[in-house]
Amino acid sequence: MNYFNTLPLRLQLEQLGKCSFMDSSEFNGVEKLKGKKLVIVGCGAQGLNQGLNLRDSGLDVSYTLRQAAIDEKRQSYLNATENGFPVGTYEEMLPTADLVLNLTPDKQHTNVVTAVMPLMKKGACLAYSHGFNIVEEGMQVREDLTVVMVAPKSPGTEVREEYKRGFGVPTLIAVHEENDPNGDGLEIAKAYAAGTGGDRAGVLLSSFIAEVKSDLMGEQTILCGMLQTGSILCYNKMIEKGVDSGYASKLIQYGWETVTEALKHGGITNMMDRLNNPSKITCFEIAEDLKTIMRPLFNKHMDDIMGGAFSEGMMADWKDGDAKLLGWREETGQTAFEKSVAGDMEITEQEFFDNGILMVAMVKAGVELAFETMVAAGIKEESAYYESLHETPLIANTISRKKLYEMNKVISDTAEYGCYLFANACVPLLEDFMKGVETDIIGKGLAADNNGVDNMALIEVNEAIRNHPVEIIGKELRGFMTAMKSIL
Ligand SMILES: NC(=O)C1=CN([C@@H]2O[C@H](COP(=O)(O)OP(=O)(O)OC[C@H]3O[C@@H](n4cnc5c(N)ncnc54)[C@H](OP(=O)(O)O)[C@@H]3O)[C@@H](O)[C@H]2O)C=CC1
Ligand SMILES: CC[C@](O)(C(C)=O)C(=O)O
Ligand SMILES: [Mg+2]
Ligand SMILES: [Mg+2]
Repeated sequence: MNYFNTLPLRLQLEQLGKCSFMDSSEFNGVEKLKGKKLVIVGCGAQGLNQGLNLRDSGLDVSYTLRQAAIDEKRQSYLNATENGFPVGTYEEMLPTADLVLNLTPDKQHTNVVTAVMPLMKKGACLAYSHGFNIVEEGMQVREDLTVVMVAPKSPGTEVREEYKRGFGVPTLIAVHEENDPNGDGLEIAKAYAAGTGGDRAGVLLSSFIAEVKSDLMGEQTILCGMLQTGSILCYNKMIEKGVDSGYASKLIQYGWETVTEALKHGGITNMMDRLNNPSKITCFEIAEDLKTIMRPLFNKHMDDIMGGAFSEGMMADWKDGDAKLLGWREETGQTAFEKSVAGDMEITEQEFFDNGILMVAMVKAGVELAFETMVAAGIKEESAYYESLHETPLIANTISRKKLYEMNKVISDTAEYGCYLFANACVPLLEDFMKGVETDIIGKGLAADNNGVDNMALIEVNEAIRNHPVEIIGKELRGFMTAMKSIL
């Protein structure tokens, strides 16, 4: 049963609005978990990378996998054993565990938690990195068990890379209020977040509900769905207009990473400032048009996430053996962009901006719409920022590795399903808009013979960009992150 939908509106709003930025003085490293036995269920994208960080932070980490994964020496078994972790069956590992980290795919959570729970010792703690099972499926956990969430706002690969750089990724933590029998859930979640490096990048004390509703919205829209939509449409347009396919392929595959890198340093303002004045004004206007066209789709995704229609649809697909997910994955693999090969020509960093005005506009429109839609639904600006602007470059990095295949492989199955759902609606939605697109905004850039602009128009555009609420909260949060980095 959908737990969120069982709550009265007053509590729904209270939970959605839970979000406070924690000060680094509130953390005491991994002390609370020192000497405790941490057992991770599953060794995939999050499982492996979080486990490596937790062990490097001085904690006792081992893995439990389903019997078949051990017997068949599957990838998860190899991930754990080749990295020197103890691995065992549920019966061998769970009865002595103090903290069990459920890092299996969301669709398996009901099965996994049902199998794991009876083997857990009295008073132990069960942790998640995404609250879907609790919020959307209403999983009831044994009363003596504490239930917490530590949700990194990043793919597993970046969780590890940032830790190795001596830092971490922003993380949401929460305690399931119905399962905090010893009153120490928050201390456990804080120590777990510190063990992954999250406390060095910024931790939001949130709720299972706020995490689920914001995470689903971010991944379906700007983080994955929008980048997939943009990749398909921009590539097709360039080919239609006679741009060399190797150039088009390269502009897109590496373009998302290059233009969104600017977001990390100075948000949308900095990304737009990378364009010359006429390109910036053109880009701004395109983004405004895109926002008008796509706003109803963003609203639909938010409404379906809030009301439960999204999770109901996805769970029906789980029951149907992932028929839709697998079909969409196959279709994505057959798109012209995915089959294209990047050329070996050089594209300078600046050229990605100059010749990718439409891509910049799609990023701007997608980030702002996702942020605006989440905030309008009751999600706090800090969470909305992490789930829109902050994480976009981290996902864009995955496309530069192996295109959409890599992005959809690295993200969770839940995110992958939502990505296809959005892209399959957004590509046709933008069909008419794309008919009017020429190579000046994708592929070749504006003619450089006249760089003049109207002063007032430029001032208005700059003001609008800089005063968007995502820029205001973003500046504050990036300031915290820079301050933390300089302390280390
Ligand atoms: N992917 C990401 O970057 C992010 C994921 N999350 C969340 O983290 C959690 C884990 O996701 P993710 O890392 O993507 O998962 P993966 O798909 O990468 O890994 C799944 C692991 O679980 C194991 N597994 C699968 N089915 C079962 C089962 N029925 N019983 C036991 N083990 C099983 C797999 O091993 P095997 O099949 O070999 O048994 C594999 O080791 C999810 O809740 C997700 O929402 C949160 C933030 C980001
Ligand atoms: C953006 C997708 C994500 O939410 C993530 C990496 O944060 C996921 O579920 O994989
Ligand atoms: Mg996420
Ligand atoms: Mg997710």
